[in-house]
Amino acid sequence: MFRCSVRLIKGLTQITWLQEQPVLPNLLYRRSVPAAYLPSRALRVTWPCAEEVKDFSLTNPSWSPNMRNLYNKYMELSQQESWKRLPSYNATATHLIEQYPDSAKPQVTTRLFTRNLDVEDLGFEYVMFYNQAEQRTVCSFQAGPYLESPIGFAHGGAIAAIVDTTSGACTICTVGKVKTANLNINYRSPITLGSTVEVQCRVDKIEGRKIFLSTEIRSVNSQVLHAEATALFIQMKMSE
Ligand SMILES: CCCCC/C=C\C/C=C\C/C=C\C/C=C\CCCC(=O)SCCNC(=O)CCNC(=O)[C@H](O)C(C)(C)COP(=O)(O)OP(=O)(O)OC[C@H]1O[C@@H](n2cnc3c(N)ncnc32)[C@H](O)[C@@H]1OP(=O)(O)O
Repeated sequence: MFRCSVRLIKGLTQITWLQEQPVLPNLLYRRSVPAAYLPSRALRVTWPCAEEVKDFSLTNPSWSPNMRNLYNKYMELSQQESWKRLPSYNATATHLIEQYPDSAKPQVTTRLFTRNLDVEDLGFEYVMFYNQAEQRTVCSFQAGPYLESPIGFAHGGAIAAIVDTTSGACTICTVGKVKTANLNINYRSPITLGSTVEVQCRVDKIEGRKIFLSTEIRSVNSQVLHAEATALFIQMKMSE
């Protein structure tokens, strides 16, 4: 059962991003959420208190030893400043909580697709690290049992979502706000539910507003190639 831990404030549908966000830089824009996009049923939503904000990129008891090992490996590399762990909240607006004075907290009525479960273990468990010098992102991803496909392994759409998220994070950290324009995935080997895989993504080239990336998903020992992908992100215009 999902645990509904948020409260509804009606009427507010606008999120204003006021200034640069320290971890994901250059995010400077205003976004309106059309009323039609709001949940049809009355979810109870409110701005979370600081102590209620959960960072999903921190270890939790559902993580497998492989998840923990990858996390520890990149946390150690982070000590040398080559990698940086990316915090992960369950709503876009929550990523920007520190940008707002208390009087201007936006309403949180949406959930990030890959963070839309209130329980651990069942869906997407992942943590991402970014290497600014190399314009690379790695993601340790544990595919939960609710990501099942009809063949019993992880669903191709779930794999696409984690590729989009990892390459999207890499692009946002590199150039700022973007949209996915194109995503091509070759599925090479199924991902067993409950297993942990390593997603490796890098920026290949930047041409004007176009950012091209490539991604590989491999087993934690690198021996099995599960998927390879290319992506094109378009940097959003200043007016957007
Ligand atoms: C957004 C930042 C949020 C950050 C918030 C903070 C924290 C959030 C939390 C976590 C963050 C972590 C990870 C992020 C995760 C995922 C990111 C996913 C993002 C998405 O999931 S987003 C949803 C899916 N996405 C769409 O819903 C896009 C629909 N679409 C459009 O909105 C437009 O279509 C657009 C914008 C793509 C382009 O429109 P546009 O008007 O800006 O640009 P235009 O058309 O002029 O194209 C300029 C040049 O790109 C070339 N070009 C364009 N499209 C192409 C294509 N498909 N193939 C090949 N080339 C293409 C043109 O040919 C031209 O090339 P050239 O300059 O050489 O002529």
